[in-house]
Amino acid sequence: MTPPRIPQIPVVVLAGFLGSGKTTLLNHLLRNRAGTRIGVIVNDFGAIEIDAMTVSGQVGSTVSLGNGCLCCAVDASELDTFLETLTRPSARLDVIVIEASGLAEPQELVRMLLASDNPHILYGGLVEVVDAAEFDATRQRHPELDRHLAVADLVVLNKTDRVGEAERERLRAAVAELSGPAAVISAEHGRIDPELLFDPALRPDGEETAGQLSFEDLLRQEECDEHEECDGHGHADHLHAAYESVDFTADVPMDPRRFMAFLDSRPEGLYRIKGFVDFGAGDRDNTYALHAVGRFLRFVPRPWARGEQRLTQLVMIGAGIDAAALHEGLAACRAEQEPQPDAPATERAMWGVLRYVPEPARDGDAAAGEAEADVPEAAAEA
Ligand SMILES: Nc1nc2c(ncn2[C@@H]2O[C@H](COP(=O)(O)OP(=O)(O)OP(=O)(O)O)[C@@H](O)[C@H]2O)c(=O)[nH]1
Repeated sequence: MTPPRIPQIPVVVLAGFLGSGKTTLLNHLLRNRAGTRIGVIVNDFGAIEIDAMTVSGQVGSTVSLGNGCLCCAVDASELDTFLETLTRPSARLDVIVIEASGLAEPQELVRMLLASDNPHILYGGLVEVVDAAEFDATRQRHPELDRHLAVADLVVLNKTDRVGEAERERLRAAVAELSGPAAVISAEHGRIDPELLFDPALRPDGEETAGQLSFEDLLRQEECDEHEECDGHGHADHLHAAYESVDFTADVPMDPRRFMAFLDSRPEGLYRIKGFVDFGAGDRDNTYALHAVGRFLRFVPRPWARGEQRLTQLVMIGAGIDAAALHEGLAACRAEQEPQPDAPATERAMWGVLRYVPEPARDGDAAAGEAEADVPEAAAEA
């Protein structure tokens, strides 16, 4: 098969009721982006700390920040236009964050993104920010909070500095129950690890070296964080404490059927999976980049480079995940040493994977089926 060549930019939706801390979290991301160029779509610039970042240009309602980030103030009707502007290769953005306040319900926004015919965007997850101190009161005033939590991929229980330890635990449990399989992390002043939302930028042109982390660096960095003895990565302030990350490497191909069964039954709290999968006889020509956020799943094949070592490398990030069980589950996905002699059976086994491969060139019917596959279960039910 021909892999798609169009680069796709993850679009993260940031939602939460009035005053929950969305803008604070956004400012934190803009300050701790480690070279990643972020496009931000907000309703108004007011609270974004643009002053602290030197504005290098403003055209209409778009502000370009000196640090390579772009900021747009839009209303819902303009969203598509701005997404188009922000996803132009010339903008060279790595991730787009949309602050959902004032727009339609977050699930509407998620639907719009999933249904968008902009081939440059990739849904990057719905993050719901919750004010810990106001949780019960907000729920009473806005019963729809339950629905928002049910479709979220990541819930940030913010302002935990304003509640005691016991109350924090009670809230975590209450939020976790409402948000089902989404990961719940606690935060103060929106200080979450940016890697929960986007990968560090990989810039081929030597620009912004601070952001140039290779996959190996990423694995190494996570090891450092576990041992807390390496610094210099800008991750010193215990951001990782709220979740764990587990890595997996195999030099034996993954059996596509077993691997998909593993993904289908991925445990609650496993918020992100990223990496590359070798499906061996399932597709000898390509390695498959895997991107999972919450219940959203996508594979993007790319041809193996000449002489490239054929490996499966995955990083899994979540809250309360069982590393040993994940390793065991993945180890059981290894294909038999001998390639299956039955070619049609091997091809059929790949169908489950190909369902999650974006194919802009696909014909109408098939594309509709693919759009369905993209919809996270909870959003589809909502
Ligand atoms: N104590 C405490 N205050 C916080 C925390 N996070 C944000 N705040 C404060 O809460 C207020 C609201 O935060 P914002 O980030 O503006 O919230 P928002 O969700 O963007 O608000 P709207 O745009 O009005 O919906 C601000 O005064 C923040 O400084 C936190 O973790 N702890």
